[in-house]
Amino acid sequence: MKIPTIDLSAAGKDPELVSKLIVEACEEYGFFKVINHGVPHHIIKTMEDESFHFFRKSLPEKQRVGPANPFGYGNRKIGLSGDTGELEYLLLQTNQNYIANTSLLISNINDDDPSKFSNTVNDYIGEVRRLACDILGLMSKGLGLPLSVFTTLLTDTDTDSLFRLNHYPPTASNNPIGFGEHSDPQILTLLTSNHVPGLQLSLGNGHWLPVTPDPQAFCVIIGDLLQAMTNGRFVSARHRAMANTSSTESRLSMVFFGGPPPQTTITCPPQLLKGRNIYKPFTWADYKSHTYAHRLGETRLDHFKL
Ligand SMILES: C=C1C[C@]23C[C@@]1(O)CC[C@H]2[C@@]12CC[C@H](O)[C@@](C)(C(=O)O1)[C@H]2[C@@H]3C(=O)O
Ligand SMILES: O=C(O)CCC(=O)C(=O)O
Ligand SMILES: [Fe+2]
Repeated sequence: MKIPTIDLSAAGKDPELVSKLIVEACEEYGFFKVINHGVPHHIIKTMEDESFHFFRKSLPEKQRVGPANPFGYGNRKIGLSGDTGELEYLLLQTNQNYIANTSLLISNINDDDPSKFSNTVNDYIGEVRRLACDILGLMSKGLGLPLSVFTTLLTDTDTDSLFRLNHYPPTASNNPIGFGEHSDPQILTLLTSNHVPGLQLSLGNGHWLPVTPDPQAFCVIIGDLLQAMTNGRFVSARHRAMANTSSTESRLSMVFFGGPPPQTTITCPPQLLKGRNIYKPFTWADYKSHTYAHRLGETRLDHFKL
């Protein structure tokens, strides 16, 4: 099987076709790649450089950001429920105040420009949020819904999106897992990585498909909320990242998780509902607390089944 790759530059000429291809990919795999996405290369490159700049710092310097509970700098411990993996990461909220404060903590008085990190993150997040909204618009179109049904989830003033920088250094550890199997809880994830492989997509029954790294592309991963909002028509893709044992170079992934305002009710819009609802309505705040109280590998959406 080959991961669907969708050329977004074709959406200008033939939006119907692109929407159809996106909907098919969401139904079959909950995962696809987009190319010609319009995010300028220099924005991605600068974000990558800043990330490596951060991860090269000494441990005490990185720890100045504060421990990841859940936001901050994490090393091997993932989340608050005992999961571990061969990586270090920065998990950030995406609001401007949080980014500005974090940037101050990251910069060293004599060394870094205190606004360099925040400018870079804000530029990057601005671009990927725009891309996420474009993709949600095409999904709505493909499903025959008004564009706003999905796009407002990420454009309201108090959206709850996250940004994660994952660094997988070369390791001789005998733990093969970098970031264990899971689905992302939010609406939609946009992931890009450098050229070092590691990401795998679950095909079920213990079969895994390695995702060939392509720094020019974004991987689009359907999250649990979109599975619930489409009444199971779209599937949230289970994925994992292997530890970086075969490369002498570090792997870096940069991951935007598009989440709606916490009080948003997650339910299938009536225009889309065929038959009965699989899930009871819940808010993103409800789902988030459920997620954070459970282990990475659990199928957390099942808890909200009717
Ligand atoms: C073990 C956990 C880490 C996680 C919160 C959770 O309790 C279960 C979901 C995990 C996940 C996966 C996708 C994203 O990387 C993430 C930020 C998210 O929203 O859900 C992480 C959480 C985390 O690292 O804190
Ligand atoms: O690093 C990767 O490729 C996967 C990371 C991931 O799945 C996540 O951060 O949720
Ligand atoms: Fe993920």
